[in-house]
Amino acid sequence: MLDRADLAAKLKDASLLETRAYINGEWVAAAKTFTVDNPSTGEKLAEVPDLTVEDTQRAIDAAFAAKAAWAAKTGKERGAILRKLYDLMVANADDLATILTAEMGKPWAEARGEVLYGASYVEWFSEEAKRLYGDFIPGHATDIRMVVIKQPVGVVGAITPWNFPNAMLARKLAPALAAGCTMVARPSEFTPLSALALTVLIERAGVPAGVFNIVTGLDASGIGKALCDSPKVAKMTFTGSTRVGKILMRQGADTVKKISLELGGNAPFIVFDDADLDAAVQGAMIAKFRNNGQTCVCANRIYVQAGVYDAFAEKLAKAMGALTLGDGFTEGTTTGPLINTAALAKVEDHIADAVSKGATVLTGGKRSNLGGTFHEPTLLAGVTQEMKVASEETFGPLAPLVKFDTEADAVAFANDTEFGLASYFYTGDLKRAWRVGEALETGMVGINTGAISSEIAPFGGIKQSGQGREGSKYGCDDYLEIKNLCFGGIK
Ligand SMILES: NC(=O)c1ccc[n+]([C@@H]2O[C@H](COP(=O)([O-])OP(=O)(O)OC[C@H]3O[C@@H](n4cnc5c(N)ncnc54)[C@H](O)[C@@H]3O)[C@@H](O)[C@H]2O)c1
Ligand SMILES: O=C[C@H](O)CS(=O)(=O)O
Repeated sequence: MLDRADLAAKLKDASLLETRAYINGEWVAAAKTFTVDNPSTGEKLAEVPDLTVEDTQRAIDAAFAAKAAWAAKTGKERGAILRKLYDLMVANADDLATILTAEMGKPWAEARGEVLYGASYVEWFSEEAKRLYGDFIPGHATDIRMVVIKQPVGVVGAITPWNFPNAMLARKLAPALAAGCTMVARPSEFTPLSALALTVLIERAGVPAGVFNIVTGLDASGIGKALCDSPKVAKMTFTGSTRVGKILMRQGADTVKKISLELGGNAPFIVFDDADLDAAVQGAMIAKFRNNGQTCVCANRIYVQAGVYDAFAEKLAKAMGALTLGDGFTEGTTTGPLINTAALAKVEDHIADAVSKGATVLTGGKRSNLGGTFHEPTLLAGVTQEMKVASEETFGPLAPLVKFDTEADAVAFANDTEFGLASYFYTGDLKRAWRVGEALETGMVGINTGAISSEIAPFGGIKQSGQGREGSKYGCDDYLEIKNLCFGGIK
């Protein structure tokens, strides 16, 4: 069992279990709080400030006041502070992982992997901070010279989800601060402790007061609207559902807010009959069951060509048998609980809908005997495009198999969705790899791999999976304005 005292006792540095918000360089408590629970046990972990719209405005004012001095630092100076943050994240990875597992439920090793993944973005942008290059344009007249410079957009509002509570925030604050922006961040109410622990390290790294602010609160829509409405906030960056992303887009219109959106997914995973089936099964296990199926790039639909359908289904069912449900702190656990009862209900709804329309359960199919929000990893056969699981993001441990005949059918099925974040396919044919890679309507494509995410690569989607890219050499672009300086009279 794990409550707050148990959690603190697990930490090497108990001061990382911070339960206050952070505004203008000050830790902020509040009379009104909300509870953070351990999804594995249902136990209360902490009480965190339930801050208000007025508190959010204070944070916005602090970020606005701090932006000029932060932007005036050189990229090298900002990069050095981000590098210190990276070093602190790595040095405290065990504790950050423990806090993450406690509030989100993922197995500890996976949580530590997330912390190092988040840290990799901080490391990457500590380096990119020195490379915010512009251009020189030879004039269109003999006395004209032009220089294109890049300047930080200013104050950024950031809202993040619960499934990667460390990495999704790190993936935003790193490019924003590298570019010279300041930030007001609001983490998910389900997992604020990871963000607050990261904020402790942000303060220790020497980020000046006001540059990074974190507001915790249950009033997600009120805090979000305050950020969208404020003329002092130049840009929003959001990671979460497409539903909420659309709300923020609408709210930002009145101030023509720039907005980066990392939204929902519905990834197709295609296995052609010329694939290495063992590699495809390994890839499917990663793409489907990482974080218990609770990632935006999870394989949501698995399309298998008719000639290898039965063999692949048998191999995948066998591989799924190795998954071990349990508390994230228990040795050998590969799969934790779902984040809450609503997530559990969605998995059950998708299974029931598919079975009612003719699908069959090959393995799993019901809640785990562990109780709570644990669900058996489930494999369905005989799935069709008419079932909910083909068009809605399940966000859980459900692998639905759809049989297809031709490459054209597979591409048409895969693209038959308003989402466009990630897709995957396995083939041994190089020409097919190019044809299908170019035909799939997603921002990212895994070809003979189920693991596509890295700080060196642009992460993001098309269609209703979002806009903008995080990570990579493109990652600061969304936090910069391009300005042309046109010099006349140059003789
Ligand atoms: N594309 C990506 O990089 C990416 C990464 C992680 C998760 N996701 C997506 O996020 C979803 C799961 O995360 P979730 O359940 O936290 O999503 P969510 O959209 O319900 O919540 C995301 C964040 O928005 C806040 N929020 C909710 N309503 C709001 C409102 N009206 N105004 C402002 N903020 C509001 C929440 O409190 C949370 O902090 C899935 O759809 C998943 O695909 C996408
Ligand atoms: O689900 C959210 C993350 O973006 C998934 S990943 O770890 O970046 O692939």
